[in-house]
Amino acid sequence: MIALDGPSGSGKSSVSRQVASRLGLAYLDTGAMYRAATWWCVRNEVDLADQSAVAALVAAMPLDIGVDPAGPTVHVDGVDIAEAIRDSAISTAVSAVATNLDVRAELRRRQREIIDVERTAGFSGGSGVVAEGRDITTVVAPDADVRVLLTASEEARLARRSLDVHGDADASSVEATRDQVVRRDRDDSTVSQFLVAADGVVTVDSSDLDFEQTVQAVLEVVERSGRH
Ligand SMILES: Nc1ncnc2c1ncn2[C@@H]1O[C@H](COP(=O)(O)OP(=O)(O)O)[C@@H](O)[C@H]1O
Ligand SMILES: Nc1ccn([C@H]2C[C@H](O)[C@@H](COP(=O)(O)OP(=O)(O)O)O2)c(=O)n1
Repeated sequence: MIALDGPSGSGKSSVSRQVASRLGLAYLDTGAMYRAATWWCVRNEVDLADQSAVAALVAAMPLDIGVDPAGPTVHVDGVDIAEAIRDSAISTAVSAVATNLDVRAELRRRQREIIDVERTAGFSGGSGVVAEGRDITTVVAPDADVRVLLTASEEARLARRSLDVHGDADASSVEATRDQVVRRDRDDSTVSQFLVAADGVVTVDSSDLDFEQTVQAVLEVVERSGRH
């Protein structure tokens, strides 16, 4: 099992998905689970500041997450929400849900369940999974075979996110993206440690690498570990 954490825009999702594809492993996007929980709370019109109401709703959330890297899926209550959870309204609100400690306990439990299934009898014949997020290397799966912290400078992360959301990295687009990257990381880092690598976690800095070079750098870490 490969665990990968990092801040927003470091390339976690795109790189993990590609690494999973190349190694024939499942791909678990744990951020999509926090986003799905946020979508579910918004849909049920719960006040996100009401910690116990949010926790109760998430405990009963009928979430189904598909882990094929060729086409990961997210359904809640039978509704395909893969696109809806990327809306900027969800990106802005998600930290309020992700900093709820009861929500974290519930999603952590579900993430471990999925990882265990994929380790033994997964979609790819049970060869394993690449799981990415903010606390996978430290809390969800500190026993992973390979643990990577993917980082990049704030400048690089803002430019990538701006390109994703606005189609360019002009000064005004970068400013419009700042809340979704910098403020969110600051809020998220109150409950998870993903800015500095924990003991035994290998840091890959992608600031000066392109996408393919970053994928290669992670594959090299996996190769050096001799465990996949
Ligand atoms: N060196 C790089 N490594 C990873 N992603 C990169 C790189 N350069 C540009 N990108 C792009 O930046 C975006 C990173 O987004 P994503 O993978 O969603 O990051 P995260 O999951 O960490 O927020 C993607 O559109 C990706 O193609
Ligand atoms: N293991 C995780 C994964 C995500 N989160 C939180 C932190 C983020 O603000 C949201 C959404 O995560 P996601 O990885 O989709 O965020 P990015 O926009 O890719 O940076 O969920 C978390 O607290 N723990």
